[in-house]
Amino acid sequence: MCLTVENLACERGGRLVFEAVGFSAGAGDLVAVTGRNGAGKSSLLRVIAGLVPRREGAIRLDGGDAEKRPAEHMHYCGHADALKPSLSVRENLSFWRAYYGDADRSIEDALDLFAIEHLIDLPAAYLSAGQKRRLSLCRLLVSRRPVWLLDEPTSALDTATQARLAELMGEHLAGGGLILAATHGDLGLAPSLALTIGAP
Ligand SMILES: Nc1ncnc2c1ncn2[C@@H]1O[C@H](COP(=O)(O)OP(=O)(O)OP(=O)(O)O)[C@@H](O)[C@H]1O
Repeated sequence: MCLTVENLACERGGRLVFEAVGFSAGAGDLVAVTGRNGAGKSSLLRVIAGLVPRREGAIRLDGGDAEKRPAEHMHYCGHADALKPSLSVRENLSFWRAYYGDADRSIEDALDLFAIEHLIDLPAAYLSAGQKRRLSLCRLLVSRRPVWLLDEPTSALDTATQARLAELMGEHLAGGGLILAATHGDLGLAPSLALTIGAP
């Protein structure tokens, strides 16, 4: 599998955010996307996920399932945890699994890996910020998608959970996955490619 981005430009609110962004990454690659606040890291991930239109440029995903659109090969975890507050932890994960398809780990196993299995019947609204983040990351585990687009994935996570996430990212890469992660800090894994958006 290979993700190729060529000469990408993005405009938001009528203003050019970035232009001439290009890179190529394959199975097993971790791309760390860095840049100052407002440089366009989140916008880049959202454009690749197909959530924001590009102004120009091309995005290609080769070697995937020909029956599926590129976005269907991707998990996008943004800043917002995208939880349904009135649904329980289990119901949130069941919803995501039904939506994203391609069941991978069980809901219980995913919760166990992020040490929130004891919260399974609690409404998501009652979770702490770090617990919400853990639940949001569980969706990566309950449906198998090869490309993970992660926006500041370690935010609100304690040190042990950051290490667990690094382990799970490592497993995903070792299994032929590809990860693009926007970050201001350390992901706990050495990136194969560092992509800086805007002036460093
Ligand atoms: N919906 C929108 N409408 C207008 N402008 C937007 C919109 N979303 C983002 N922007 C602008 O686009 C620019 C890039 O924002 P983006 O969130 O991609 O930056 P970032 O590099 O991820 O920043 P940070 O490090 O602070 O998270 C910012 O100037 C922001 O104000």
